[in-house]
Amino acid sequence: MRERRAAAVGAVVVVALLLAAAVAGPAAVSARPANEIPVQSVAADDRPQRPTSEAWDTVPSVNVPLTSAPSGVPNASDTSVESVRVQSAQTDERLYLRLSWADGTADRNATSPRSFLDAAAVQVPVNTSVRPPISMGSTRNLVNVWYWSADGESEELLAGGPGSTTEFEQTAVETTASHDDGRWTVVMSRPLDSDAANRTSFAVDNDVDVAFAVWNGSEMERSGRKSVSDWYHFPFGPGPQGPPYESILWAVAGLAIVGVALVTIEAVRKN
Ligand code: HEM
Repeated sequence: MRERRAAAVGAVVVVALLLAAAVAGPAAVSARPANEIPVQSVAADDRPQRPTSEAWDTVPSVNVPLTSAPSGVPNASDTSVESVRVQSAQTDERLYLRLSWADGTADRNATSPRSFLDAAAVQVPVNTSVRPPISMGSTRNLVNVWYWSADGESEELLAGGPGSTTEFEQTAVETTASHDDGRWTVVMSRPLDSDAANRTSFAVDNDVDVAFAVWNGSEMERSGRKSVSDWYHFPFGPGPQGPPYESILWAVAGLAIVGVALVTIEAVRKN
């Protein structure tokens, strides 16, 4: 008799622990996976191309740390921008990226050979199923680079490692920038789909890697002397993507655990 009661108490403790795990689970799992840039749907009518558009107010932002690119050019390790705030949104047609970083001076003109422009760039792999080297891809694994300079120019480049950069004949990337209160805010966008050779398509069902670079012109930053991020990714792949889906899964798992435990307790009691 005493043994049976001990077994029943044991079973109740196990149930309580499992229930606690089922309740704590969703909170642990719904935290954003590392290095993810969430992509939120927005209405084209809200004009996300404008850096100050209200469309951006509800889009989650990720603070992306930057470090000096180990490019080997003179003073490569001497860079000034330490982080960039990144948001991403999509309409049915286009993917948008909004980058915002602190820079007290807007360097919009390179008037002498010793003056340089502020700039920013976004890098994505051509083949989105394989992660290329962060240093602008490799010959076997090319990257697209969207390159905005503060004189208003916006280029779309193809690179297979440092020194291999070529320009697409026609750029598909649009960039709009504003400088306010010591910060640049830049929105770059491009159609999601692409059937042009070597132009990344975002109409895929796998995660897509993305990396960022920023140059501060008044600190002599240009070319290989720049602040760069690690690889991040857009979560376009399958799998649990957010709390509602995960909560349902955890609730089902919790109920199943309780059911099994109750049946076990009943069996122990009958014995
Ligand atoms: C972290 C490792 C990286 C290394 C070692 C590196 C190295 C270099 C070097 C040596 C150059 C000068 C030669 C050239 O024009 O190709 C360069 C230029 C450039 N890099 Fe990178 N890079 C890195 C990451 C990135 C990233 C992540 C991006 C974009 C998000 C990027 C975008 C660019 C652009 C747009 C230029 C041309 C700038 C100009 O014309 O002045 N790089 N890089």
